[in-house]
Amino acid sequence: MKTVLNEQQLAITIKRLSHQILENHTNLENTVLIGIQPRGVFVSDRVVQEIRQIVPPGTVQYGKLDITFYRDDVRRELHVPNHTDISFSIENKNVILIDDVLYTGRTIRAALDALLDFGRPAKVELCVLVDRRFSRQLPIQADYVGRSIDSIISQKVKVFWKEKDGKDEVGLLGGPDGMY
Ligand SMILES: O=P(O)(O)OC[C@H]1O[C@H](OP(=O)(O)OP(=O)(O)O)[C@H](O)[C@@H]1O
Ligand SMILES: O=c1cc[nH]c(=O)[nH]1
Repeated sequence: MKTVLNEQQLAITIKRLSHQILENHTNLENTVLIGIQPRGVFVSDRVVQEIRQIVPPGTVQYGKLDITFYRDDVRRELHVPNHTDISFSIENKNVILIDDVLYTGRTIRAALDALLDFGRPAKVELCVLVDRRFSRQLPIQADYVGRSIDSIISQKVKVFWKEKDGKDEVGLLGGPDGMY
């Protein structure tokens, strides 16, 4: 496995993303942060933790969105659903969707669809830890990017989290002739 971000780089990247979000959303009153289940939530938990250290208590509106039933392959493949936890309306709000990896863009397409159940947002932005650029199958791009990488179809970005995997690291697996 080739390391894309080590523990220290991952921590700095999360901090930067959090600050970039705050830079564009100084008043969080009309902004909500939503992590995409399951793996985007590890990123959003850390981003929200970081932002909460900076802003007054009670100002961050944070939810978690499961996109399982909105996937375009829901009838073709078996998927285990997760929980959606959004206890507020997103009507006229600025929504910041947060995920770990942006690859084909299909997860985000599904998330945009799933979001509509909670209102009509004023604007939706996307924050991702890793952008596998040039891999998109839909016209979807991120507004906040931790690290952009070039990769090929046989590779996979794997994000490890201390609370789940015992370490913080982003790695790139696979490649030509078992390169990594
Ligand atoms: O841009 P996309 O091609 O949708 O890929 C990005 C998604 O893939 C991962 O989920 P998962 O491992 O569940 O991937 P899957 O959607 O390919 O099953 C990851 O956590 C992102 O949510
Ligand atoms: O490389 C990839 C592509 C999709 N999802 C991941 O988690 N990694």
